[in-house]
Amino acid sequence: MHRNTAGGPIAVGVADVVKTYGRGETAVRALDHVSLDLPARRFTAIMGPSGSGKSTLLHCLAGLNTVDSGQVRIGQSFLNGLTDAELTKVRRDRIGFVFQSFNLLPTLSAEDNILLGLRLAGRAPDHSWLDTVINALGLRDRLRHRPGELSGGQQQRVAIARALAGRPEVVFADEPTGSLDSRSGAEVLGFLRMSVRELGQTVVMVTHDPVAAAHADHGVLLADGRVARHLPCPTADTVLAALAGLGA
Ligand SMILES: Nc1ncnc2c1ncn2[C@@H]1O[C@H](COP(=O)(O)OP(=O)(O)OP(=O)(O)O)[C@@H](O)[C@H]1O
Repeated sequence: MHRNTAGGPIAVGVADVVKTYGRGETAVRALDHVSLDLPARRFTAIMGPSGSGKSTLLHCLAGLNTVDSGQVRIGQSFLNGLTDAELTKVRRDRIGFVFQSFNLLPTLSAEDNILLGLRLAGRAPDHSWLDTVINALGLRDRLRHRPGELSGGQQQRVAIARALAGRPEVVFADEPTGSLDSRSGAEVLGFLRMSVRELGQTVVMVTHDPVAAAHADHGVLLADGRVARHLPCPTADTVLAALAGLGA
């Protein structure tokens, strides 16, 4: 397995990636020769001012966006040159997503939402893993409820369970606390961190919120489409100071 400089395995990485939106005078270079390896079994927070390229980076890492140049890899697989069908398979089988707006199907129970991805992929659920995830997220007595009967924090916990159901190589979370009050947000971040520490998962989260970033093991600060800084063991204060240092 490929290893990073600290000796640990790499979950996802980009090498010299450039991503531009539009053409000519209106072109925006969202990622400007970004190189980054993110470690497996760690919780990484990607931060930076608005427009610094956080979502673009997440989407490129997850194979949702193509890049102009450079390489993107998940584990040992390079995404460049994969067909759409191959990319779909990578996203379906190896990646989990958690979104700001939960993205649960309102007519399905929590349990059916959790199992939906596996069912669509034709994969048999690993019942012992699912039990572990459902218990760890405290969802056992909520499985029959529909999303509309759950609080925002509970809905996001269902979304995390759905993301973890297939035991993916990496879970990408895009502003997972953006729609939650601070208490539910802290709870959701605690569950993401637990999935890393206790279940051995890998989480890569984009956030605006220094308090949210403080739950991560490692922070990556983007500015103007480039990696500006790495923040090991970020705290809200070190993140705020680093953002202030960018003039954000
Ligand atoms: N589909 C698009 N078409 C044109 N420009 C885009 C598109 N998506 C993003 N951009 C531009 O690319 C740059 C990076 O955007 P991106 O959304 O990745 O930043 P961000 O750090 O996630 O921002 P925010 O924190 O505001 O969500 C910005 O200048 C943005 O306006």
